[in-house]
Amino acid sequence: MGHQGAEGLPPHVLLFPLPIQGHVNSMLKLAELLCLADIHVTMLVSDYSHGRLLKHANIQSRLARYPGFCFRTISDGLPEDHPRAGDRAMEVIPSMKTVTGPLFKAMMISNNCLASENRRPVTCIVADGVLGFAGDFALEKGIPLIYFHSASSCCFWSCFCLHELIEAGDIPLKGNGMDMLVSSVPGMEDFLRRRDLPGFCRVNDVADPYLQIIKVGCKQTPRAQGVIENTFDDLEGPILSQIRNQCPNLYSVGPLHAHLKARLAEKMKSSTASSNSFWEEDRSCMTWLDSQPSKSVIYVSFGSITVLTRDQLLEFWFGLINSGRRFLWVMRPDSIAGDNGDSQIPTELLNGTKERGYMVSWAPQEDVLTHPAIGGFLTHSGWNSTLESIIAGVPMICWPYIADQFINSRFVSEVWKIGLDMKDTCDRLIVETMIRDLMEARKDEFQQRANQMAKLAKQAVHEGGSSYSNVDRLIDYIKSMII
Ligand SMILES: O=c1ccn([C@@H]2O[C@H](COP(=O)(O)OP(=O)(O)O[C@H]3O[C@H](CO)[C@@H](O)[C@H](O)[C@H]3O)[C@@H](O)[C@H]2O)c(=O)[nH]1
Ligand SMILES: C[C@H]1CC[C@@H]2C(C(=O)O)=CO[C@@H](O)[C@@H]21
Repeated sequence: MGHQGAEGLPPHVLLFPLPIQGHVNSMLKLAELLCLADIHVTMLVSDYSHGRLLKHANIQSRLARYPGFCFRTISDGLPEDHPRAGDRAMEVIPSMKTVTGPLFKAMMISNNCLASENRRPVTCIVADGVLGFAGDFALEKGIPLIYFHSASSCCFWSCFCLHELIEAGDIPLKGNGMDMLVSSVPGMEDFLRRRDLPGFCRVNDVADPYLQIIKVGCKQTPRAQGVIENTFDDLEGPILSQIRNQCPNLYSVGPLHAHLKARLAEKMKSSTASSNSFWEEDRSCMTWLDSQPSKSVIYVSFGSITVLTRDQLLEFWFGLINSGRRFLWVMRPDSIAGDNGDSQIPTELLNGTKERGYMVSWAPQEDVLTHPAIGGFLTHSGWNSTLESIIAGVPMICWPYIADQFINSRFVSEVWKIGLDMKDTCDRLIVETMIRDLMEARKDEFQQRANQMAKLAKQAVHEGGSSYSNVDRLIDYIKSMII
């Protein structure tokens, strides 16, 4: 794998995310942080996600400011017209394993580990935690391996304990005893119920292929030389301590989006970190927000994967209208199951929306959440959305849909106490009541705790903060690999 004349060249890191919005998004922020430290970065994304980034995120010209950055693309193995959302979102995982895995290996071998005239062969692979084949390749070739977790550390840690959860009989979850506490995830014994376990556990059979992939993948994590978590010590400290017992070389560097902004402001005297959206952002909602009173609007978004049934859509919509609050709602074009565009919407909903609401198909979410008019966030509890809400000091109502979202929402409501958890219900009266609680009745208590957590998040990503020093440590570690 040697490369003639590599002396003097910087380290070369290959970043390889699972090709879905919430993973590519955060790994791109990490890519920029490494580029700011003059490390060469190759970001390997699927053809599909690359196409979306080129079309909607102005990615080419934005990343041109980093001479050490380049994209490489690879197939995710799914057909172009695959929905990549809803209950089919997870299909990308086996598809990556069977199709992308061999392509990846062939690409690395035939290209001398991506060496070129002015780039070393890859000196370190930072792979998404679910891409076990990338880890296999790194180990086989003796390339240092670091795993990256784009979801919460509490999710990773509970998945690390899947074997013990199965032994204890908590999985498979069959819908019975959902409110029983689980005792085999160290550090969570007092508050984690079966219903709060990650969505992968909601299966009838322990042989479920997705459960198995996550279980095996997580248990393999200690084979890597390091692990990066998009979180911060004041948020998930006790869980990070548990993980550190298994993976001592741990880097908690989040919230990455805010971290990048802070470093850009410091280094370039500008904080213009743009989004990495797979959809076209509709910025007209910012003008609408400008004309709304302070903390009067609830922002509603369920991320990039959630698909609602028509019944669920109506329950949320009635709940919002009946709460009497103003709202900004992101409704992705592909987010309603079986929607053929000609479904009738009750007049009271249309009128209420005209009076107090605004809808877009994709929003500049980071900017929305920091807008002074926003007072609450009705969210699916995706980890990026959770972190973006936390650092903006916005209390949440959580309606988890898949994966880590079920445990994230428990931490929001029971550990950090910065919101309410609506999991496993979808009823207009509950939506209305929770909005009234969050935005009126219990507003001050939630806002106070959210402000406190936001302060800690900001401290973490500025000089002297834990995430800031962990990125410095990570950079030193990556640089030490070529000495
Ligand atoms: O109108 C919108 C809606 C979302 N976003 C952004 O899209 C991202 C969405 O990410 P996330 O909140 O994490 O949700 P998902 O897209 O659902 O992300 C997937 O990946 C996450 C990270 O692993 C997991 O936590 C989720 O459960 C998983 O569904 C965030 O950065 C948002 O700011 C926008 O920019 N505009
Ligand atoms: C859609 C999900 C597939 C696995 C991912 C995950 C993980 O633990 O890696 C957690 O939640 C989701 O981001 C992903």
